[in-house]
Amino acid sequence: HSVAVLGAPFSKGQKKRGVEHGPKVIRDAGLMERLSNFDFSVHDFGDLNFQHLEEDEPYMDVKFPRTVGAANKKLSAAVRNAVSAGHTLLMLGGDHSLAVGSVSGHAQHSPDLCLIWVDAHADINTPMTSPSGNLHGQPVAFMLKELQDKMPDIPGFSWTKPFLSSRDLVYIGLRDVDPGEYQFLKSFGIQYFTMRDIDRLGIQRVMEVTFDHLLARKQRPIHLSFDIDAFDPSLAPATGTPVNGGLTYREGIYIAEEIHNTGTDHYSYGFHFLWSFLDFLKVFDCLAFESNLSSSWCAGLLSVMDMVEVNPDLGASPEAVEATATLAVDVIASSLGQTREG
Ligand SMILES: N[C@](CCCC[B-](O)(O)O)(CCN1CCC(O)CC1)C(=O)O
Ligand SMILES: [Mn+2]
Ligand SMILES: [Mn+2]
Ligand SMILES: [Mn+2]
Repeated sequence: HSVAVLGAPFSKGQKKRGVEHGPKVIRDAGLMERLSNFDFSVHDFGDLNFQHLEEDEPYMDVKFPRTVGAANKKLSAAVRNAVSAGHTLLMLGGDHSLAVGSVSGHAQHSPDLCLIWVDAHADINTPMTSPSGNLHGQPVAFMLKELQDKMPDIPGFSWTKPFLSSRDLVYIGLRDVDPGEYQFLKSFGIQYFTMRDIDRLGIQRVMEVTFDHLLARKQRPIHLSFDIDAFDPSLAPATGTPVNGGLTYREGIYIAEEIHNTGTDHYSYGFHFLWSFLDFLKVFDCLAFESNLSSSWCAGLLSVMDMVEVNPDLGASPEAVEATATLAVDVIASSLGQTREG
């Protein structure tokens, strides 16, 4: 398989300047070099150019709706084309409002996709529930069919159409959820794991339940939307909405490794008894059978990954920016097959 990298230097989903430089600092942290170590081909599609619209008055207190809508319409076409060309797509943000275009574009090619949202925040506010009016806190609301009747017609978003069912979404890392968002999570029965859930269950169990929830009935493409602020701010300081008590380095890397192992890593499909029996057989050196099985299933189910909210203007020092960008590269590499065991 091949990986395409697409930069989306965009910041109008929120108010802090600098996140539009996210693609550059992630690249400067050695992304392409790190990706060249894999056996897949890598295509750099460069950065999208987003036009800045002069007249873009707030709508129902939503900031820059037309600019954000236009950017996401353009992004959705680019993502759809890259996925249709057979690439695993890596989208570099930019703020998280870009997920509207990224996931929509992916869904246009793969309507059966499932979405794993790794974030301190749920990003599921509507214009009515948003405390800030910032669209980077609202992308999921544009995707969910169940929220259709609660979404107004926002200028710039007439091209969008809800495509996702609540059951096809799992959140990991939540620790700053607004009241309106919490109501949606509960009323739609969305599967989510807060940082408290991770403390109680451990990250291995969280991933097992996530994959059983999303993949037990059938395998399908995964869209991983990774907000760098899911990590503890001590690890990812250069971001716009840091929240204490985030993912450790090891938890974040484990999430990425397990997503890479989908499609081959059978434990997550509810057939634990069968696979543990196969593991038992391994001791009789039936390893060949096992490895044939896994290699026949080729790479993971990951099809599109967003890496968003790295803001180099918000690091207290160049080292803080570098650490944040390098962490983003580490998560990307682990999602694409880098292992800790050599
Ligand atoms: N939920 C927030 C933050 C969105 C973050 C978007 B991102 O893509 O980074 O996940 C507001 C969160 N909260 C509101 C009350 C304040 O006291 C603290 C921040 C919002 O503005 O919608
Ligand atoms: Mn986010
Ligand atoms: Mn966030
Ligand atoms: Mn692999």
